[in-house]
Amino acid sequence: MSFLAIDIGNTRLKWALYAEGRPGSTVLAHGAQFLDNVDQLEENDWAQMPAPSAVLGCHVASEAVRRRVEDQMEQWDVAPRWVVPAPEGGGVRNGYDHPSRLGADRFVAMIGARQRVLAHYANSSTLPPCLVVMVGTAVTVDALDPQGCFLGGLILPGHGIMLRALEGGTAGLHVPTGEVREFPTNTSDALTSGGTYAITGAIERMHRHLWRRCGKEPVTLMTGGAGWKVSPTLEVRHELVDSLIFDGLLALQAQRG
Ligand SMILES: Nc1ncnc2c1ncn2[C@@H]1O[C@H](COP(=O)(O)OP(=O)(O)O)[C@@H](O)[C@H]1O
Ligand SMILES: CC(C)(COP(=O)(O)O)[C@@H](O)C(=O)NCCC(=O)O
Ligand SMILES: [K+]
Repeated sequence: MSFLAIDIGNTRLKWALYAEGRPGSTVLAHGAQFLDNVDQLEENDWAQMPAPSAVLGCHVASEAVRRRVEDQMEQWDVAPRWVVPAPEGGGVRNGYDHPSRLGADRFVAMIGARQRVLAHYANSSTLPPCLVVMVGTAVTVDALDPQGCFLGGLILPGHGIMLRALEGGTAGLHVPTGEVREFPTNTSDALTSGGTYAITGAIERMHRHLWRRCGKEPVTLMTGGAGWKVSPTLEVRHELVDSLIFDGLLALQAQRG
């Protein structure tokens, strides 16, 4: 009955093996690999793993990476399935102009977030809107209204991309990582603070948009490999939920079964 959930981003593949494909299921094993290392999954991470009975994933990297990952699963007699964002799924209505062009990771994270809001507010008469923030290679800030409609979202560069862009486009910005400061007085701190506040500023802005639109304070859920870096300077109430994408994949898998 085991279920393998996979999230392939532009930097890393994250995976988690669950006892069953339904929300709340026990995690049996989990891990993450940089995309450069996905060809070793079979001999490393997954060497001792019993064959899962189902595999569901979301991927936003290239088709080539997806095929390399599928090659690593040939040892098992299971056909992996990949989420394609639909106009509706897992309790979320996808309001994108072209629903299938929404990043599968964003769709799935919103489904995970929606399920969380539904569970948490099961006994209240009104649900809050929800802001879903993912801080990975890129940063996405997606707005869900109280009915579970995806209203729209932001995409901006993550820390690494911002720094590389500045390093590549200037002569004098090759410096070590600095600290986040309100008034940076050296280049390292100025770059680190600039990147961090660009991200938190965008999140706080979208938080304001959503609050104004729905007339109620949004529940803000943050996930992604670099969420912990952004969390301390984010000036809106929020919760770090590492498993948001896996929660969404579990909900979709349960709906199928
Ligand atoms: N072990 C780590 N130490 C420091 N930063 C990390 C680590 N792992 C991930 N990160 C940060 O998280 C980002 C990748 O997060 P992730 O959620 O895996 O991205 P993606 O989903 O785009 O592949 C990196 O760009 C980096 O900033
Ligand atoms: C925005 C993203 C690049 C984020 O990727 P990530 O940081 O998770 O690697 C990805 O969700 C994507 O390629 N989206 C497709 C375009 C869109 O969502 O509009
Ligand atoms: K991601």
